[in-house]
Amino acid sequence: MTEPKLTPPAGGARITHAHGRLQVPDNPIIPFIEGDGTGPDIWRASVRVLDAAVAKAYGGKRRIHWMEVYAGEKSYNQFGTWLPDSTVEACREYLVSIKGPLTTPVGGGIRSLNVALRQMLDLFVCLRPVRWFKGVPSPVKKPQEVDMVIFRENTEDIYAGIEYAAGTEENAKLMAFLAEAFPKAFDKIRFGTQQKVDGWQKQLEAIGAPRRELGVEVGLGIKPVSRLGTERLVHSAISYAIQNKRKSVTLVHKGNIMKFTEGAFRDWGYQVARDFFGAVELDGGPWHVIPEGKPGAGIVIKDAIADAFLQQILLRPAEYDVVATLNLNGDYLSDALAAQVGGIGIAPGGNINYVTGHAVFEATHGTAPKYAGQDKVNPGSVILSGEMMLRYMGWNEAADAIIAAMDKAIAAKRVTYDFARLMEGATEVKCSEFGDALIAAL
Ligand SMILES: NC(=O)C1=CN([C@@H]2O[C@H](COP(=O)(O)OP(=O)(O)OC[C@H]3O[C@@H](n4cnc5c(N)ncnc54)[C@H](OP(=O)(O)O)[C@@H]3O)[C@@H](O)[C@H]2O)C=CC1
Ligand SMILES: O=C(O)CCC(=O)C(=O)O
Ligand SMILES: [Mg+2]
Repeated sequence: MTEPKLTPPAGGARITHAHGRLQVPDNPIIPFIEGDGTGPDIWRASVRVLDAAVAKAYGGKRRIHWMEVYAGEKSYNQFGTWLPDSTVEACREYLVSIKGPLTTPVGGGIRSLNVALRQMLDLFVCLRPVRWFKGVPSPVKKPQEVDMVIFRENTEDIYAGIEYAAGTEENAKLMAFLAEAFPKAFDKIRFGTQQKVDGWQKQLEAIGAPRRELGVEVGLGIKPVSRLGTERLVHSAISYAIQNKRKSVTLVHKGNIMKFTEGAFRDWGYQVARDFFGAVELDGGPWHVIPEGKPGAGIVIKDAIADAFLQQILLRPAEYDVVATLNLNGDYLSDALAAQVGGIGIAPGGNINYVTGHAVFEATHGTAPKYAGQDKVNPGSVILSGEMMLRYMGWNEAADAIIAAMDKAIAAKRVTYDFARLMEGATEVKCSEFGDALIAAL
């Protein structure tokens, strides 16, 4: 294993953070990770659009100095390490960075590098706005009613990675501990006893199924949800709602079943609304409202159980606005909502720590490996993640230019395969050509 040598680009300067604000020079150094699978195709198209938008908006007065940092397959192949320390350090030192998707194997293998970066930099908010661009094909009747901003808790929940595979020594230790310390609760893990396994074997034999070896095997995972994690996430969501004049914040949870994790998230969430924003119960609760005379007056803080919420956002999307939720719910919700506005080809995001200013922007989608190297997929998600990054830096003119160009390019119906296959009269263009179309539309 060798550590990649990173040479900061000459002429660039660091973004810093002081008094709760980013200080962005006109020549910021921004680290980027190309990403696995379709990542390189998408990045090649995206970086050209981002540079062109900045050039257009500031006529050469401002320019991003990109610095490649390594992670994922490219890093492993070149340096023998999946996530070099220098990458994490660069994201830490330069504060704002952007990345392509990174592969995570299912079952075994390495843990998610994406999740690792979020945890190492303590990027506690995963911010994923979901809005419709006119003309984008959608499976719902009124996609224009979908305008939500997901605040997904980004460091806890089952993504903490405290998991023990069935049959391992650690797993046996935890099972033994549970059996001793919590015998009643342990008894509920009914499939975790030899008696149950034997019973099932007998049933199979009775219907003539062949006998096979089957022991007690239970994978165990722990779902930590802290008050701190909830508080800083919900505080960020309500603050965003106030700053952006949104109507409501919905706490999405499965607290009826997971009472002390997801249920606590709801209760702590309402408490944040009361303690920090002066919210009061609405019609006897549990919903709250920020009363007259306080910043954000009229904003409703409500909650919804996750399963019902998934149907509500399809049937009555206009009733939902800012959404604050736990890590796993937020992961599911972001792809589901993205589908309502045209799919994950156009679903941006940012991982942010609003206290330190650290942020890593990235698309909602993954590596889409079957399209790797084909210059085919939609670069829209990474480009719009770049748009979020520019706005985060206060470079709003460049960000606005990207949004306007996106509207024009989609209206011209020259779009990548994902939109073209659903859009009448569209011409399918390559990933790079969609980038060209955006640059032309700037
Ligand atoms: N933050 C990250 O880095 C993330 C990484 N991942 C990782 O990515 C890998 C692959 O995950 P997978 O579950 O297949 O999910 P993906 O998001 O990679 O792809 C699923 C499907 O979504 C569509 N899609 C994805 N990206 C685009 C795009 N840019 N343009 C148009 N359509 C797109 C494609 O649909 P169709 O087949 O219909 O064309 C694709 O087959 C896994 O290892 C996973 O862990 C996943 C999510 C996030
Ligand atoms: O880390 C991964 O591989 C998947 C993460 C993911 O799906 C997400 O953050 O939306
Ligand atoms: Mg996901």
